[in-house]
Amino acid sequence: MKYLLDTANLDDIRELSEYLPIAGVTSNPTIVKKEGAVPFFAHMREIRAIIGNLRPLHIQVTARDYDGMMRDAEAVFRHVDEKVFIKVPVDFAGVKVIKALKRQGANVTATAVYGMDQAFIALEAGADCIAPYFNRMEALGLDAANVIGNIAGIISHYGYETEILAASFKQPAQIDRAILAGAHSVTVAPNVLREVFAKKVVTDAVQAFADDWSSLYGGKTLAALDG
Ligand SMILES: O=P(O)(O)OC[C@H]1O[C@](O)(CO)[C@@H](O)[C@@H]1O
Repeated sequence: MKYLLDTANLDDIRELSEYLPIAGVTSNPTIVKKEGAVPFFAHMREIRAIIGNLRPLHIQVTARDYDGMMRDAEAVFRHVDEKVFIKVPVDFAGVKVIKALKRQGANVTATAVYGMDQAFIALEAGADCIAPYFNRMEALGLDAANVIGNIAGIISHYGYETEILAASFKQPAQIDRAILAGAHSVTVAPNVLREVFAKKVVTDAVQAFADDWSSLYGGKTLAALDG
C-alpha cells in the first residue's frame, strides 16, 4: 500500500514528503496548470531532485495521437529521465502507445480509467500501473470501490504484475474505500491528504492531552523535565 502525491507544487512535495510516507509523485496537465506556465522539464527535474531516483515520478503525455504520444514520451526520457512512468490515457490510440512503450521496456501508467473494460485492456497491454478515477466514477453513479475490487481480483486471479494506482480523490473516506477494495497505491492531492489530520476529533484529542499535561507541569515538556 503506497501513497503518492498528486501535485506538481514544489513546496507541497517538499513538505509532505518530509512528513509523510510518500512513495512518489503524479501529475497530469490539469495539475500542472495550477502551477502556471512553468518551464515544464526543469520543473519535473526539480520534483525528481526532491523525491530522488528511487521513488516513482509519473508524467502524462499531452499529444492525442500515437506518434505524438510516443514523441512526448521520448521528450520526457530525454529531459527528465528514463525511469519516469509515462502516463497514457486508455483510449484507442493510447493502448497502442502502452504496448509500444512496454516493448521498449519503459515504465507505463494507464490513466483516465473509468471502468473495468478499459482496465482489463490496459492489463493485457502490459501497463505497470492502472489509474482508476475514484471520484469521477462516483460522480457518474458508478460503484468505484467495486470497480477497483474487481480489477484487483482479475490481477490476482491471472497473476498480472500490474498495480492499481487509484486516483481522483476528493475526500479521505474515498481513499480508505479504494485501499480496502484492493488498490495497491493511491495518489492524493495535498489538500485531501492534509484533511486526514484535520479531523476535529483528532485535533481535539491531541489538544486535550496537551492541556492535561500542562495543568500538571506547566509549560514543561518531557524533554524539559529530563533536563
Ligand atoms: O478527478 P481529478 O481530481 O481531476 O483527478 C484525476 C486523476 O488523474 C490522474 O492524472 C491519474 O493518475 C491523477 O493525477 C488525478 O488524480
